[in-house]
Amino acid sequence: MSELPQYKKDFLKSAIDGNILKFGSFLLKSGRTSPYFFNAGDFYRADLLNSISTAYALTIDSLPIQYDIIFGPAYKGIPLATAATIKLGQINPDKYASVEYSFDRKEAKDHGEGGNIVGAPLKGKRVLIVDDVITAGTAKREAIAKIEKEGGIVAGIVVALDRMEKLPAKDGDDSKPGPSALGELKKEYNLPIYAILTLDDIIEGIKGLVGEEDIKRTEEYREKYKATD
Ligand SMILES: O=P(O)(O)OC[C@H]1O[C@H](OP(=O)(O)OP(=O)(O)O)[C@H](O)[C@@H]1O
Ligand SMILES: O=C(O)c1cc(=O)[nH]c(=O)[nH]1
Repeated sequence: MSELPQYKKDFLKSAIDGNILKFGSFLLKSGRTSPYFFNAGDFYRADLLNSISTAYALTIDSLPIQYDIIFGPAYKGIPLATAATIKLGQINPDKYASVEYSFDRKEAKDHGEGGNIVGAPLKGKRVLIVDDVITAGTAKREAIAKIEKEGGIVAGIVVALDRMEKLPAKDGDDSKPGPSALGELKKEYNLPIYAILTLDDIIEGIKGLVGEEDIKRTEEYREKYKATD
């Protein structure tokens, strides 16, 4: 595997040091028990937020995507998209000073300015969605529907982590091969979707940073649930 860029290594290290990427036994939304868990809600300290926003900004900067607005789905996407927008403006002000951000409310506001979008108006704008992870794709489908309803054009999605795992089988038989939620979303909407880190990156990058037993259990999990895409 090719060597991870330094900013991705730094991001991984700060996620481990900040106890955001944890190893142990965790129940997922899918019902699976995972030996690792990434909680983007835990980037709540200035240094950690700086680390994740730098990783988003440098990842976004490396992508062949044209966009006007960074959109963060409520709730965890909101600080991520906002911080990524600030960081883009800092890493290259000439290029990114005019990038805008917006986010949705989970429930529409019926007084004051009303509506369920806060921040830059989306009409006619190219929108890049920034969020933490894709598990089932449900939250991203809802975000896409809200953006399109406002007249925005979704240009792509960037998440912090691609777990690279197959969707749970409808018949409950997890031994069959299958696609990932990320892969299905890509196909369904014909959208570019990128991650700062994949599970492969994590397994490669944690060597020497976490215990051998945690690495082994994470490798076994990858083997068992690896998606076909
Ligand atoms: O459904 P998916 O697109 O696969 O994404 C899974 C999302 O679910 C969680 O957020 P949730 O919608 O529960 O809201 P929260 O950000 O308020 O925790 C999680 O933070 C992901 O963003
Ligand atoms: O699948 C999940 O529920 C899930 C996994 C993960 O690593 N992080 C997260 O926030 N959710």
